[in-house]
Amino acid sequence: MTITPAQIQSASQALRSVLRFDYPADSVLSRYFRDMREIGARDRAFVAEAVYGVLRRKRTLERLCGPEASTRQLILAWLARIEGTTLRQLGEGLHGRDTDYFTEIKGREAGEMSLAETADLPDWLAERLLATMTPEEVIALAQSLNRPAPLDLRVNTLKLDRDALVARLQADGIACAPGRFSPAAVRLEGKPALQKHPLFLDGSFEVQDEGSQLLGYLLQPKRGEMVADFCAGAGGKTLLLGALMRNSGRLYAFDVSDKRLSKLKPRMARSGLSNVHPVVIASENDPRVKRLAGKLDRVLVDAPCSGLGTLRRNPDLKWRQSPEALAELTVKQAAILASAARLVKPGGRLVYATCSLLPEENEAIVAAFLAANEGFAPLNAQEVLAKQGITIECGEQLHLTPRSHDTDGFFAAVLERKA
Ligand SMILES: C[S@@+](CC[C@H](N)C(=O)[O-])C[C@H]1O[C@@H](n2cnc3c(N)ncnc32)[C@H](O)[C@@H]1O
Repeated sequence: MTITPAQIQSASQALRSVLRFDYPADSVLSRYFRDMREIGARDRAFVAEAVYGVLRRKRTLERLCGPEASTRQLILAWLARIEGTTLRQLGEGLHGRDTDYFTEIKGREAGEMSLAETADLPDWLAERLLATMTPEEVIALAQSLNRPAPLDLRVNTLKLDRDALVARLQADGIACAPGRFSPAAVRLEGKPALQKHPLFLDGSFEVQDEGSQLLGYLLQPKRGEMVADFCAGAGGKTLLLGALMRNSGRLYAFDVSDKRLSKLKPRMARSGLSNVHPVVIASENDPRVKRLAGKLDRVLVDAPCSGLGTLRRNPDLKWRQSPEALAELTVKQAAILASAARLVKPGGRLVYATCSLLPEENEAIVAAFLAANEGFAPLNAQEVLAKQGITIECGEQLHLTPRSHDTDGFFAAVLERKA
């Protein structure tokens, strides 16, 4: 494929906005494409790929290009060094200085790089990971987070079984296979656009990473139970919980964000679920939460977190997070877990989960909670899954990474309130 000067120009413009890091990269890109209606589909694909490509390998590229590099130079270096593009593929019409730069950067020596540079991570993040991992493990993990994520679906078992979904998609020429771990997962080959597929429109499936699905099986809600998804957001996990409950009982979907929760409503309508009750709360101490103290069978806390386990999809997060933001998050996580725990009735189950890879957001929060709450005891996550026929090596507390399981990075602890 030939790369045009216009594509390089657009990519470098879009990258300039993204690198301000004022907003998430996906929203900056959507806005850029909205403003630049004349850019065609192929050019958009190139721009998105180039921007995400530079975000993934920013430190390596900055090391090669130097601290003063322009976004145009970063794009050219990404093409030359990461994508292995040849001068011939660069097409005609590029300025001589672009082709000169491209040729020069292709042969430039990077010199000795630090571990954080090699892993394309900020120094502070590499240091945190090194507290519990070897340098080789940090690099391998970072590399796995730099590969684009596959596309997973979750079948809505209220409407269809998984084999039927696979067969129907395959009949439509969409290559896919059952997932490895989640009984509801279907993994696609490639990334077909599915928003207009009849089975999406009628709620037979949703897009959901396979690792995220496993959190629902850890909570394991049953028919007729009282359940809360404490940080429901747009309801990715709520919909799975509702289906596991066979659309019976009562499932509260709490969140402090009206905007996020409002995205759950059309998804609920498609899914056919009528047992979900979305409730916008002011904080984890909202009176509507307190009223349910000791009444719920199962509570999921999918806590707000650094999101570093989702770097395959959101590579900008590693540059947008900071130790200060992380310190604030851990205070919030502890407070949410403590409030959510009060809802669980004796014998009930509480799952604390994040899509973070950092022990301070994960094990440390759970350890502090257990130290302060003797009424709760941990259950073995791997055994909880095994009892449902899910065979996975994930540890007593669930740890998933793209490297170990080819899912997004997730942590979860399963806790039971003693009877
Ligand atoms: C990791 S996201 C949830 C994603 C969602 N469970 C899903 O599967 O799509 C964390 C959510 O926690 C919400 N949140 C932040 N502070 C909260 C609080 N104090 N109480 C409840 N939810 C909160 C955020 O608005 C955000 O939607």
